[in-house]
Amino acid sequence: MRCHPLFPSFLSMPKNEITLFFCHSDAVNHVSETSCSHSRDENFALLFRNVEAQYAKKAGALAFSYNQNFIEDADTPRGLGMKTGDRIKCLEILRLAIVNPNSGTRYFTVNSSDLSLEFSALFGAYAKDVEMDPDNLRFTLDGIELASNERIVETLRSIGPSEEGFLISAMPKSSPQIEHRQPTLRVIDSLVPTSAAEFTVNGGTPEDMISRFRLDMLRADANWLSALICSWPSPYPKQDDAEIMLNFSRHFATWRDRNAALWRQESAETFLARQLNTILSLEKSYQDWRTGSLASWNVHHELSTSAPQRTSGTRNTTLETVIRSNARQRMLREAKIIWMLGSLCEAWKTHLFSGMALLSNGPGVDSDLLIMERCRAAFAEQDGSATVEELMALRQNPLETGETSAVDLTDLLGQVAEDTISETDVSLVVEESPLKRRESARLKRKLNQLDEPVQLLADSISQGDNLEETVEDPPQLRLSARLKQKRAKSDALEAVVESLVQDEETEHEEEAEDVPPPAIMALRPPPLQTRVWSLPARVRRTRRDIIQHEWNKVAREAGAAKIEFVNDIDDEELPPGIGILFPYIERSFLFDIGIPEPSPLTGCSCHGKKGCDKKRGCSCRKKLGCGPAYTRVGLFMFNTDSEIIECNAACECSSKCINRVAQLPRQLPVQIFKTDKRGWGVKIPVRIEKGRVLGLYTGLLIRREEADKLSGTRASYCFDLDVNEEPDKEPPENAYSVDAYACGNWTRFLNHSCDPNLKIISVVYDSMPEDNMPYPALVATKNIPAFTELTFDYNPAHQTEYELKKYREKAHAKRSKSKKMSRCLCGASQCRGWLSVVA
Ligand SMILES: C[S@@+](CC[C@H](N)C(=O)[O-])C[C@H]1O[C@@H](n2cnc3c(N)ncnc32)[C@H](O)[C@@H]1O
Repeated sequence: MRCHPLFPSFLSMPKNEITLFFCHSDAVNHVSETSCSHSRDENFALLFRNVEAQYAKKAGALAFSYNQNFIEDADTPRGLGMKTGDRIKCLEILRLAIVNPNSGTRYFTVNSSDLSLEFSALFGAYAKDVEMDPDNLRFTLDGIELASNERIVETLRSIGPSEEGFLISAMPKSSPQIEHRQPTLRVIDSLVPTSAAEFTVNGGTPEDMISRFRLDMLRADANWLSALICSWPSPYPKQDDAEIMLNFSRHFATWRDRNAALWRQESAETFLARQLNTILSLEKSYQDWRTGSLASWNVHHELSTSAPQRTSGTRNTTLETVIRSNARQRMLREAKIIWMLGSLCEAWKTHLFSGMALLSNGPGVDSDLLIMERCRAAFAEQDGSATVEELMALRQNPLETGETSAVDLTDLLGQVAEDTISETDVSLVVEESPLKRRESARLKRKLNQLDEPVQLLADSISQGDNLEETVEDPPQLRLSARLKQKRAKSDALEAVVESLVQDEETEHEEEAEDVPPPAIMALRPPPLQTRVWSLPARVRRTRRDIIQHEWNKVAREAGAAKIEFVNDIDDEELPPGIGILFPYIERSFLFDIGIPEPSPLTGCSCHGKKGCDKKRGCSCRKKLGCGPAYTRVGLFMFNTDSEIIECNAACECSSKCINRVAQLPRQLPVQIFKTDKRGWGVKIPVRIEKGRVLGLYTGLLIRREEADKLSGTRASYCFDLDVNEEPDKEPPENAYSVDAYACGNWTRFLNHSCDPNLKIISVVYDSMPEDNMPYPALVATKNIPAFTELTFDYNPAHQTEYELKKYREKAHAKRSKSKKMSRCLCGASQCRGWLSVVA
């Protein structure tokens, strides 16, 4: 294992003492010998954070304490004269989390000075905590099974560094291990059950059934849906619905983040195969589970309704009635899960059939949002009044019920799906097979509205709607006669049959007409359905082309200039997390569930040519409290730090009013380019004048309390709208943040610099200032040559030493916040060394 040169032998060193060398090096970034000898608190704090981060990378986390020659409190070493060669004591703490989808997560810390500590102690503590027998559990870390007689510290150090600590998964010994590796079709194939007998869930108690169902899910591959199901807490502990929702979203987000990288590595055909297989398996499993569950529910229902009822004031509640009533509650909860699973299956089928899966990196964050919405809506709507049977009925016959019970994913995704289909002229051709596909009436309607090429898709997939039908044989792969007819008719649709592996050399028109190309044949697992992608001849669009096209379409509609992805560094096509499921929003917010509508606007009544040009007359200007914020040519004058109140839709002034700048469409084209060390960044291919407003930081508007819960990568895309907040006061109740992780625009790629060329100003024009929903607008603080990377200071408050010190103290007090610091690689001569993602 490589160690930082500053601490060459730490990891092999049993003693917890290190010699500190003050030097200007990477490890003690910008803490020089001279500055340290001043013994100022902030120097030490910075030094230790630097050192801590270095260690955190190697060994989980590290807390320091000085030896007795120094001071006890590590973070406030006032008046000390530390010098080169001094020794400090350090304490390495290994952080561990044991995750069991059925029993939640437990956190442990291990003091690494105890080298003899064995995993048995840890497993014992975990098992006791979750009331399980450790002998029935298998513990794995990074796919490696941990033996209980292995030593913890030694093993963890040998397994490698972890910035976040170590995540151990605990699984029942009987369940197969989920492989965290690139799946091959062969692997998927072998995981797909071949006979209905493999999914036997009839009979048994509800608990038996759900545990078997979970097992089936695991067998059906480590797909996100199985994780989703497994992430539901076990019904045994008493939990309220809000708690379940919280757990669900946390598990799901964690799981999705962990797997996003894996999905990105998958080739399109593997991804598609994986998804199709899983959907088929899940559907089968779902049908069996549903049938069994309904039967079991009926039994319970009869029993519980025939049982003596609890009468208030009397003590005739028997243990039996309590058990029955609990069983009923559990069944209701499980029914909700099933209901959602069914909906998710349908949503996924829609993705797949419309070709979006081929383009996406995975379920995608907007899917998450929709899932969250659906789940919240489901819980809100049921309100304890729906019975299991009613829930089941909703799923049983969507044609009759119209699926009115919750937000319809298909509907919400429909717009995107439609665009994708029409843009790429996808023709999906599936022969009518023994497989009776269940598709929602909504999907059918949506597809029926589509153009002729897509009509083929609708025709081919909307056969049968009987929920009671079970999946039988896999569909056969071959082109339909309809496609042949269509091809014969139309030169324009003389499409190249794109094999899923896109192997141009092996494509032969003849072969493609009758059988899939050899590459597909070799890779294809039997249960897969055929899809043939027809693109105009000789047009081969990359994922980057497609996303760029989609984004430009949205930008164009908003009147904004072009967006381009450029990568001269490596072969990464697109920034991580960006796919067809990432909604590009040029200049507005998406509102999280529960965020109130902005108040109705009031406007000025300026008329005439000059209108709001006059300082006095304009009521919007009055609110601004200073002179005009912009010059006549729309450049920001840097004359205020307050919110800028622009004229709005309720104003009587013209759209050319001088007090309307940030609200205008972006005029300059942007390039999202790959930087050498800081991921993707932004530049503009033309010179920018000082004061030019370049665009708005957009994304999902979430409550501050939600934003504070975010961590890791996700937090780094979150921007606090805190213009009205007092620095040291708690944020007001209606404090919001913009989360640009799931959706947003080009500004989400702006990197931080300690010497930035942009700054953020807050602008209001479609909400009232008291709504606290200003738009963060990016303004050039200097003249910027063309093709210069655009940056802003993520933490402008830290620009003064005083503010930085205050921040550090606050960060120390709030450990959770201090975790959100990372090394700054801006390269500015006055670089502060650290970058906080809490903007
Ligand atoms: C809002 S994103 C900026 C876009 C990002 N580079 C990307 O590829 O998506 C913020 C993240 O970019 C990286 N980043 C931005 N500025 C940086 C800097 N000066 N030094 C190091 N990393 C930086 C960090 O990973 C940070 O969490």
